[in-house]
Amino acid sequence: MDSSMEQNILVTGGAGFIGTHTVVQLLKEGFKVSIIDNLDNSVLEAVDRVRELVGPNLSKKLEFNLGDLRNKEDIEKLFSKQRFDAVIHFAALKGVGESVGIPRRYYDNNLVGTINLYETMSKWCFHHLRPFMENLRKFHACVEDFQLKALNPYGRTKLFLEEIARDIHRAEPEWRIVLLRYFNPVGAHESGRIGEDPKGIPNNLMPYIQQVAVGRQPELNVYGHDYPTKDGSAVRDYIHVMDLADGHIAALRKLFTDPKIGCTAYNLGTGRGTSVLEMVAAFEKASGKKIPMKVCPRRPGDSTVVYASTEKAEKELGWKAKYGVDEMCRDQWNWTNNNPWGGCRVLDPSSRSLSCMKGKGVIRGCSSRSELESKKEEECGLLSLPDDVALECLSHRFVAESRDLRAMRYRLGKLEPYMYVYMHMYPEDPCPRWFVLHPPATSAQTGAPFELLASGSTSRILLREDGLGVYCIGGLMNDGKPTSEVTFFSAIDHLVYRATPMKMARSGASAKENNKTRLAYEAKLAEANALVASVTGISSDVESKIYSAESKLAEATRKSSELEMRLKEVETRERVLQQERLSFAKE
Ligand SMILES: O=c1ccn([C@@H]2O[C@H](COP(=O)(O)OP(=O)(O)O[C@H]3O[C@H](CO)[C@H](O)[C@H](O)[C@H]3O)[C@@H](O)[C@H]2O)c(=O)[nH]1
Repeated sequence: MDSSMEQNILVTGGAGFIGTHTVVQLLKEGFKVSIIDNLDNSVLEAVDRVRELVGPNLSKKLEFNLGDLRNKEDIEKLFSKQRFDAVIHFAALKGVGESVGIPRRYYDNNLVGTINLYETMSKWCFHHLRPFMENLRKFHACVEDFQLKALNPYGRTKLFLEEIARDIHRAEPEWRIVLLRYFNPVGAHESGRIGEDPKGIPNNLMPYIQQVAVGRQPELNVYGHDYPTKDGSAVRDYIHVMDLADGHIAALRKLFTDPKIGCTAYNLGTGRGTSVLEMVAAFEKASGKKIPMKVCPRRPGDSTVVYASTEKAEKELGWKAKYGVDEMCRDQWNWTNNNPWGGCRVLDPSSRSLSCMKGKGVIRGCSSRSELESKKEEECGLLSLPDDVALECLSHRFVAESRDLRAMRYRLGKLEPYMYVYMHMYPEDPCPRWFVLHPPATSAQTGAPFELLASGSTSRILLREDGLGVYCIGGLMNDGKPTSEVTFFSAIDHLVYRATPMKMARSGASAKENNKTRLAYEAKLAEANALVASVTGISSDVESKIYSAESKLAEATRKSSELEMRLKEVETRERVLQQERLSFAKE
């Protein structure tokens, strides 16, 4: 039996692009894997797809934990539950351009998270076994012992992390640390089931190209045409993500088998440079799609040419990249073509849930945008989102970005099968207000910054539907101010859908006086509740009772699992102490 059968690996950021591909390979190699991920730039669906790819037996060895490394408790919880033989640390932000604009976010996420991880490992891991592998994206450096230099805050976080790793190793030589320096990971799993799909507008070249190919972005901005290179565009060393995943397995084996590894860096690249324009041409060839381009000035923080020296990894890890640019583009296209909206569930507008809502007028107010335009202000009440807009939102036509939403998702701490709705109001109210259309008991627990549509138990609209989950659509009154836009947050796939600014949701928004607005709203609310009852067969009275019972049950379950968790913690600590005592005795 392979010794890796017994080895348990913690993978931080395991739901992300490189994380998922590495987890697939780890499981196939017989390792047990525990993921911790805050889903900041990933979706849970990707983990389900990893399970699907490795099959039911290997899936049993995979565990997912929602957590954020900046939150020490989240890591402590994991380490107190089980023993890890090694940690692969992927969880980090990686946008060069974004890091120039918001450096604090990068320092907080990449540095604080990693320091917390080291601290927890120090506390829980045995002194003789602390293998740790960190992914460090490239710096300008091409050979491992080049002098390191970072050109942007993102690069600097990685540079600091290397220094921290070396300092820790100097102080506590029992650590075994491999620092993997990736070049530009692209491509996807050959099945086309997992791949890269960043939330919001992509920062990196290949995700951007893939979105242009499927019509999610109109054209590619090519940053820089005056670099001293063969065609004026910047040159990078692109590496297939499956090669990269295999590089991790090779490095992990090295960690386990070489007690003298200390703290060592390896480049994971192909050693070949490809320009932006060459990459676009290769993708066009693989996909048969024309990628419209616009030449733009250089992007701040970018370097001209970066490619790897791969000798050290080849010699010491016995690893070498197998794939070239053509295979990278082939697999990237296969993934995108099969998943134009990434690894998340795409709702079919003709699905039962939606047509049910539409047919019954639950998404209502107006049946089209033009009807909305022609209506008198007072006539549009609650739920005045036009059907076509709502359906567009629901079928992923509008994807937007909101860090607040991510924060909210994380604070909720669990994956709620609900859809939340909020509206921005302008110009007086710069902070978006949250209108959580959700069972009141649960909403109340989440606390600020969530607000219910209005106070009182009837102030929500809830639809129960088939296997897709539960969807809520709603409008609001906003004291006579115009509403600029509507955003949906789907807790099902963790994406945000935004309807473009429009004259809509006049649900009270444009009524002249507050009182009049309130009355109009209340009347519409009663009407909406009746509609919901007619669709779901559940009246709001019965609903309230169900939710109150459900929330009591949820609270009881939460308390009982807390107690269980504490018990397990105590048991694990006892076991650890016992083992340490034994190893002391042996020494
Ligand atoms: O829309 C885009 C995006 C990128 N580029 C150009 O394409 C090249 C590659 O840019 P990426 O953003 O894809 O990658 P970087 O070389 O900036 O590398 C960054 O992204 C990589 C992901 O592929 C790794 O995370 C790496 O560590 C990190 O520095 C650069 O010349 C960039 O200016 C464009 O022309 N248009």
